[in-house]
Amino acid sequence: MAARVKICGVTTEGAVQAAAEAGAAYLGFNFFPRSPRYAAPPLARDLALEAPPGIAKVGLVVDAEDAVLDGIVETVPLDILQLHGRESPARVREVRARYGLPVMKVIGVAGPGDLAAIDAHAGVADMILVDAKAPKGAVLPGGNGVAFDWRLIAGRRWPVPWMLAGGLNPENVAEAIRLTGARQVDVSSGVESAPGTKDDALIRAFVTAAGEVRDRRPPADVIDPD
Ligand SMILES: O=C(O)c1ccccc1N[C@@H]1O[C@H](COP(=O)(O)O)[C@@H](O)[C@H]1O
Repeated sequence: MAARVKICGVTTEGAVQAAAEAGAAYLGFNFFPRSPRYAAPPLARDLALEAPPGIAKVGLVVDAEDAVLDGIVETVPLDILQLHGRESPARVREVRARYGLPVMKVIGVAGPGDLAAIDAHAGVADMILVDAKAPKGAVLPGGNGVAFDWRLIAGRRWPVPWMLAGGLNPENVAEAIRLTGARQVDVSSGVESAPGTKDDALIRAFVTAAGEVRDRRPPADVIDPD
């Protein structure tokens, strides 16, 4: 089963090109200042303008206030906002209305009790990113290279497009897709040679393993950047 790929946390022109040439469907810009993948809005703007048409540009924020989001959205030509913090369904609604952009809400999963939050956001967000919950004491709320037990969502379906994330890499992504039925996958640290340093060969290997090259069609027109 093929899946579309999001390469998240790109900070260089080389990584943008590698992702595009490999056939990624989404590029993620990380606006969380404490991340080693942080891209300040002017840099993200330059990189977004380098990206070929057809790749959706996603802006990742964590519990960002309107003033911060205003600056990002005014500076960077984004297609989707990824809310990677503790944003409530009401906040998701607000962000969608304020910026007129599709919102992908991230839900961290560690056990069966975390799945209800997916249902709570599925009627509000345009897309759900099912990620591993950050381990206790982690500095980052995501990007920790940690996977959750994929069997928790095996066979689950939601009335909204969704993406799988958390500890994916070129070696395990095919198995993750097979087990969960994910049609979209997101990776950050699994295609890096060091925190924040994307590796072209790993990006290619990941996209190939996910079968992305064979299918770049979006699962719903809300996330089609064209
Ligand atoms: O990557 C980061 O530094 C990051 C910081 C803050 C929030 C989210 C972050 N990354 C996102 O986490 C998932 C999974 O990452 P990984 O593949 O396990 O490294 C992904 O969506 C990243 O975009």
